[in-house]
Amino acid sequence: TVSLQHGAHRSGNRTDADMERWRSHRLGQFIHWGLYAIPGGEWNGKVYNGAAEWIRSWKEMPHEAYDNLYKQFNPAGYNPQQWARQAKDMGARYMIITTKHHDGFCLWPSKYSKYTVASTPWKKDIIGPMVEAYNKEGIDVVLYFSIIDWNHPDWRTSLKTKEDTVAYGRFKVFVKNQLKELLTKYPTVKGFWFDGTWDESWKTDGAFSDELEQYLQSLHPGLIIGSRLRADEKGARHFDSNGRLMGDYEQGWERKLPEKIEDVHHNDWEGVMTIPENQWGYHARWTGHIKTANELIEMLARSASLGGNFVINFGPKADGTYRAEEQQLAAQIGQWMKTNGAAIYGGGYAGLEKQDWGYYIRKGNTDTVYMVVCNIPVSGYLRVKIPPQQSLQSATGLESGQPIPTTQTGRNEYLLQLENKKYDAPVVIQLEVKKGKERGEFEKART
Ligand SMILES: COc1ccc([C@H]2[C@H](O)[C@H](O)[C@H](C)N2C)cc1
Repeated sequence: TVSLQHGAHRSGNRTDADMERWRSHRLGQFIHWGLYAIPGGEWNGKVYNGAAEWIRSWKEMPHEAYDNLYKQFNPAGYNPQQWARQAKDMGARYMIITTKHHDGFCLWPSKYSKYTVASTPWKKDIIGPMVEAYNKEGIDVVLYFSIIDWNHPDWRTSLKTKEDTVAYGRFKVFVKNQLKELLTKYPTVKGFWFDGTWDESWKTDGAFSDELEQYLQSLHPGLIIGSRLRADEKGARHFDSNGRLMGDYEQGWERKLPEKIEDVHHNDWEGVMTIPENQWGYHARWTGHIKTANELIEMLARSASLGGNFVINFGPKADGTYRAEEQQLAAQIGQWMKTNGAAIYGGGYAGLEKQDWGYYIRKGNTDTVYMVVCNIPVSGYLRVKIPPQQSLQSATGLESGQPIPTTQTGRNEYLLQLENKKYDAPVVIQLEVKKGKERGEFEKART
């Protein structure tokens, strides 16, 4: 190992109440909302093929045109109570909101910048009412904050000259001031979701990002900050130069999910997912594959089965309303969560051998293990293998409440028989798996 001043300061998962709460959420909602929703991926009759929130970087979008969009920001349909209600109905336990994306536009009236909602026809704070509405629905809020700030004259992607270094020094003070301002104005928030930390300017100042993280924790003990904020003094990100995770959870899973527990090394982690292939902000024309509720539910089950949170992204329109596809998906997912949420909330890695039919999720440290069956076998039989020294005590349909016909086919192997019917969503079975030699009821039948 190399000796590091600004690498990971802790190994192993946090076990404090704030982290336990975050870990139990399992399902979150991401909201990307800002000036980019006004063009919505189109400009001058041309369609931008990139991610809508990056339209400012498109050669067909003059910077001056983008930077004046704030004069049109006036979301008459913005109703944070409605947004919070929809998130509640979806079953989201936390929400991540873009306070400032790479364009530098602030959805709160920051006193450190002119480029905020205060300068728009809307004038009012967007973030405050949103945090209040979500908290009222019992949903925690995490603030997304981009370090990259295309609007700020002192931001630099790299430091080539003395002037760059002096300017970027001012920029880091600005960043620290804005983050303190956000924690002061919105003290109920539970964490920061940092983005835009891949620039040389940031990567080469591991000391600053380390001090910043400690500063924020001192202002707001228990704050949850993922691995995307920091770099160590050698420029390593997410994992320091000794391969140890920096931050409270692995935050690298963006539009992709781990396959097996080794991929996440039993760390806390979070996957963030777009509904289309790659759009975070509102894009008027979604192209490519739009994920269905069942696909998103399977991703959620996979995430919980590997001890991670799954966050589904929404991109509200410029007027503050949601597109129909997003409203429908939120309702469909919520429908499933109403019946099956017990298998997801507070769930984690079960330690059973993965089978083709789907995912095991253990409820905390209990004997309760849920099966989320996503691949219904033509045979109707679900194979369950229990670790040695453990035994299957019962198998019950979560929705039906009925016992699942089960036969033991080996020392620690069972076949569960699914009812022969059409399933139009993943089906959940609740297992009670006992540790120790105690023989389960199925074994008695056998001898
Ligand atoms: C260069 O590739 C990128 C850079 C930033 C992103 C941003 C998206 O705009 C969105 O905010 C996502 C969470 N973030 C990683 C995505 C891809």
